[in-house]
Amino acid sequence: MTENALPAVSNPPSEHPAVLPYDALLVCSFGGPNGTEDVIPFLRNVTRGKGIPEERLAEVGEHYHHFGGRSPINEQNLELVAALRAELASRGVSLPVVWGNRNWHPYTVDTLRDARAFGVGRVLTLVTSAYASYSGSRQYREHLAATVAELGADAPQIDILRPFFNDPGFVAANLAAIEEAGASLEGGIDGAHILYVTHSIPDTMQDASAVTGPGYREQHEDVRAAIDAALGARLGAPVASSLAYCSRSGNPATPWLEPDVNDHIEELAAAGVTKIVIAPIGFISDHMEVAFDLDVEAMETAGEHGIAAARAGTVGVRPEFIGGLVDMILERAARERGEDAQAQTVGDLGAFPDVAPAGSCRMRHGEVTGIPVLAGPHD
Ligand SMILES: CC1=C(CCC(=O)O)c2cc3nc(cc4[nH]c(cc5[nH]c(cc1n2)c(C)c5CCC(=O)O)c(CCC(=O)O)c4C)C(CCC(=O)O)=C3C
Ligand SMILES: [Fe+2]
Repeated sequence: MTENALPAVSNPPSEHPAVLPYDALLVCSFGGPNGTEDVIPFLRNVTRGKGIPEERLAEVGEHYHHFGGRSPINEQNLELVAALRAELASRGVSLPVVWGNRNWHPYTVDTLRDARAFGVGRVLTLVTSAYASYSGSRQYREHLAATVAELGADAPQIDILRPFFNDPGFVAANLAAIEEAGASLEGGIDGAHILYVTHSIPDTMQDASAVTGPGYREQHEDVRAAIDAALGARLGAPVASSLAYCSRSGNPATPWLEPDVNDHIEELAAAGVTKIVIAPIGFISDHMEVAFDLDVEAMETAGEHGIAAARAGTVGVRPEFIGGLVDMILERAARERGEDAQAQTVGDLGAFPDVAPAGSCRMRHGEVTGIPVLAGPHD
């Protein structure tokens, strides 16, 4: 069994004034298989009740088997945890950082049970999705509510950091990664089309994400505009760019956000584009969607159409990103203490609220499932 290969980590709770009232930070992520025998049980966890066709499961299983049945996401989350600890420590802040997943070991429930045994009473949670939609936001809030219910009297009190897509550090880290990738192209970034990419979601999920605030697509468009403006200012000329989507699944008859990245690369080639930077702004690390759907498939599509392509790195543990997250943590803690701490953002949309509004980020607009959530009203 590989399930204990990456155990949850615990430290004694915090007593540092800068992070009070929090005792610990929970990094709550998606999870991924650690070996061949994990792949199918993991995929069953992810797709339970989702109506994903068997063929799609087999296909995605193959993507994992292509990498020895091991998703890169677990090591990446361990690196994220280590980087957050190092940044907190370098600022003289002591805040234990623990890690738990929604779909695979270490499960959030095990991590929190462990943390509670070490005396952790109140936890701030960083959900590893930058953008708000059902998949990146409410589904985690449902997961955390279910975890609290399972722990019963042993549950810590849990708060959740707002979506961080427009955090200055996240945007700066993406900008730096795009500039690096651009520099690797012949003739540099000059004249390159910036192809921003994110995970596709069903149109119904997009619509539901846009009910109480800017939707999933609009959040990405805001990041795109902010990066384009910064790049354009550096280059002294406007930047050509677009937003495309990868990794659609579900029933092929169900509409999802388009254009698909591969179709869009073909369109760009037909329009005469000869070099692109593929910028995966929708993902924080090079997990399976990036490693397969972009590095294998999209790069192949570009090659077939005579386009020179460089894939920008994900934000990973870039210092701008980690620094921005720690700023967000300290800012939230200060707000919880009743201090007047202003949320820092770039772009036009402003900070999302600390507590999600009623009805936000449902799977489908108007569908009230009655599934309990944390950090927001149940409906
Ligand atoms: C918006 C979004 C993010 C946010 C970006 C982020 O958080 O980073 C994200 C992240 C991830 N999604 C991941 C994996 C999967 N997602 C699936 C299915 C789905 N994703 C969806 C959306 C998203 N997904 C949706 C609407 C579905 C359809 C079913 C459903 O409504 O849930 C399936 C089932 C098979 C398939 O249908 O593809 C798998 C295996 C992994 C782990 C990767 C690894 O192991 O390295 C990560 C980080
Ligand atoms: Fe996904």
